[in-house]
Amino acid sequence: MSSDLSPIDKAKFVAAKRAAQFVEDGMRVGLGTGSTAAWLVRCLGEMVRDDGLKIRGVPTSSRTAQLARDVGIEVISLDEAKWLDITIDGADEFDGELNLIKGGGGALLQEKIVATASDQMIVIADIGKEVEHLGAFPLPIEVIPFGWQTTQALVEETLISMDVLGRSSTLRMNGDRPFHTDEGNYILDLHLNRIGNPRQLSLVVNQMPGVVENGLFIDICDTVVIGYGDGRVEVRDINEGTVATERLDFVESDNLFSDLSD
Ligand SMILES: O=C(CO)[C@H](O)[C@H](O)COP(=O)(O)O
Repeated sequence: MSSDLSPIDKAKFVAAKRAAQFVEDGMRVGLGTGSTAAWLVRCLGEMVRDDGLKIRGVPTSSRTAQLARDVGIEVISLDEAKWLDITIDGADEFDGELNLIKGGGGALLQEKIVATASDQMIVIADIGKEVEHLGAFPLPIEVIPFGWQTTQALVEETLISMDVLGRSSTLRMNGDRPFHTDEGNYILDLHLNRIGNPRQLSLVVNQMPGVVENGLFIDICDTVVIGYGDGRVEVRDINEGTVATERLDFVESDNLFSDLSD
């Protein structure tokens, strides 16, 4: 490993490397999106190449699909897989009940569909993603472009009446154009107060016409693998509390670090 890698990148890497150990021969694996998930894909690619691991991956975005192919993972669609043994993905926030905010990378819709179609969802994250209450990270919601400003007004009006919206929502941009998801939709980022009842908020938001999905993942994640900048890794399971804290040692020469690109 390059020693000038930042502590956050080290934390992401060790979380991904540990989580890769959950993947077994023959599994159908949901592959998340984002910089942490990209480490996971690289780790799995290495296991496919060097250890002969046989897996089929279902990517949660076009970016991840490209990376998975590049590192030698067989890519299939969710409909080909039908059901997945495991999904491993990053998160923007997780709380003590392993509820999540996701969608910082704009892939929340495919991520939620894939995670929900899996026996097990494992989240990989650096310790900075742990929160007592969800909501400091803006909650992404995916909306269809048709009438998006009307949808935005409805969302804001509803959330203000619930005393959830801190300030206005913002349309995610890509330069001077709206950001488009893989499905061609837009993302609204909701700047919220502390989310008191994520389950209720998720249901309310998803009932509004024009909203396709929101970035709250409730009762979907089973396990979180938390990485620390000094190389420690903690595996936390929702049923058993903290089940293991272990240290994964860095290898200074680890060539996985040379192609950090996400
Ligand atoms: O939900 C996501 C993408 O839609 C990512 O998992 C989330 O944004 C975390 O990303 P990163 O690992 O880069 O911090």
